[in-house]
Amino acid sequence: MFPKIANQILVVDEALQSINVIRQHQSIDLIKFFKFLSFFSKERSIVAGMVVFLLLITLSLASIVAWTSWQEHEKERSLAEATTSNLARALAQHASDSIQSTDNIVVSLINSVERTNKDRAPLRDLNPFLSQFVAELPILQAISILDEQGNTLASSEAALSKNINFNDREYFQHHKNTDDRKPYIGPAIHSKTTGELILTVSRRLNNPSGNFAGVVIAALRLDYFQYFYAELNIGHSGVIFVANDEGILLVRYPFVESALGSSIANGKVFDAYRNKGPVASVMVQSMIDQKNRLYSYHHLETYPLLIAVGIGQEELFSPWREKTFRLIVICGFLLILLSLFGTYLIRQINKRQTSESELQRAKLELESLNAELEKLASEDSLTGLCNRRKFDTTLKQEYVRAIRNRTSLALIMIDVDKFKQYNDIYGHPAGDDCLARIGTALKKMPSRSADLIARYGGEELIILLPETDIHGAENIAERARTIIESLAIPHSGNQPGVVTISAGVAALKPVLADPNPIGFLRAADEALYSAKAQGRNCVSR
Ligand SMILES: Nc1nc2c(ncn2[C@@H]2O[C@H](COP(=O)(O)OP(=O)(O)OP(=O)(O)O)[C@@H](O)[C@H]2O)c(=O)[nH]1
Repeated sequence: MFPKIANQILVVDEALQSINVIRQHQSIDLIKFFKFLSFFSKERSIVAGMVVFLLLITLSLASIVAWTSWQEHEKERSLAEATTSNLARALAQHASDSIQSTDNIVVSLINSVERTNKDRAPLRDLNPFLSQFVAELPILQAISILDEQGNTLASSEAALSKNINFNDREYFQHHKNTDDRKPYIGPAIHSKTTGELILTVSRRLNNPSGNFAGVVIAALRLDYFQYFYAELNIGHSGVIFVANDEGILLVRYPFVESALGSSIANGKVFDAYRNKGPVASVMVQSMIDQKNRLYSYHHLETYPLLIAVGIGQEELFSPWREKTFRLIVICGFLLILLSLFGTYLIRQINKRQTSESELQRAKLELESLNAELEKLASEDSLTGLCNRRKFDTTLKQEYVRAIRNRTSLALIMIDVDKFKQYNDIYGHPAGDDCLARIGTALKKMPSRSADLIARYGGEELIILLPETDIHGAENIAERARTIIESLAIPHSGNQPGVVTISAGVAALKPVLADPNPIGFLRAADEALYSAKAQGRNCVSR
């Protein structure tokens, strides 16, 4: 039992050594081959798919952020447009009402003076009434009636304006040189009596013949508008301005005195007014402080005035910027997480790919090792023929098959003649060599695929011939004998002078009643003995 196991271990060890040699030669090529294969492998395409997927997610997220952000931007803008536009409309109404209330007084004074004071004599009796108007209307700074020379006929501040001439005032020259009876709203000026900044609403006074007879002028407090506008929340960089149709700046909040009276007719707001009509919103740069603002303007229906409300662009979009920044940070964070996860997955796939390649390689190596082992386990190392174990297994299988198929099975038992003498004469290594040559020669002998030639033990060989009868077996045995004889291996101890073999042939159709091939083997062995007895170098049955 133990020697048998030791023998098997030796055989396996021998096989492993041979395979190691084969592996050393083959492993480099195998690695290259697997690397090449792995390039096209499923995992590689999964990794590529993953990278594309991550890129698509990144692009989609970026697009969503850009789109959402743009939508938010437009929403903020239209909300601001609506707010500033409403405010401009309300302020236009306020300005219109304020001017109309004073203009109504101016109109009634014109009517009254033209009807009752045809010689334009001083109207001192009117002074208290005019003062009362000023006292009752907070927007009014003063109200005066001037003659055609620019001197005061009556005034809410008669005492102050008594010796002052207003001939040089723009509104006075306007009415003096213009026939129409429309109201004139003049630019901001300093009052000659108090020095306050005022706006003027004035109308021409005619004598009965229709010639210029003077001016009725209402001075409006500029700070009335300033205070009113200061109450409104238009942000830190917001602006409200009022300009007349010539583009002359009348009021501006925040207050910039140097800007009052300047022309903004060439500015973008007036451009828009000329191109878009009396109500619109535009995002433009201010002519006064060069800041970008969203302006909504409204032109008064009853007076030649335009009111605009502007909100600073920076301030307007600052909540949007914060929101967008938050969105970008969140999406960026998500993308980083996604990339880390993706990288982790790709690494895992690569690891799996590497280990699968290793496994595949190990599997192939194992398969080739197993094939080698199987070959070694069934081969006789000296002759290269099948060994006894393989023969025994095959004999059993063929014996059963022959029973099942009711076919004939033949055996040729071969023994080298006078081999003891050969060893004695030429030495044991030469004997080994002789057996190896006999094995090689018999292996080359033409045969059917099912035939099996094995070393049965020592210098004994055996040939198993399925589906062969005794005549066929005899022929093959004879051919084997001839082949060995023709090798002409010198053997001085054998009578023909060369190495010869004797062969015993047996054939039968096995039956179920005798399932053991021992008798069959014995028959072949006996036939071999018979051949020996007949003088060797012959075939016997
Ligand atoms: N060199 C070598 N000799 C072997 C081997 N196996 C068996 N032998 C020898 O083969 C010889 C067989 O001798 P025998 O059985 O007496 O028969 P023989 O000398 O061939 O004489 P006959 O069979 O009667 O012709 C023995 O001396 C064995 O030692 C082997 O593997 N190598």
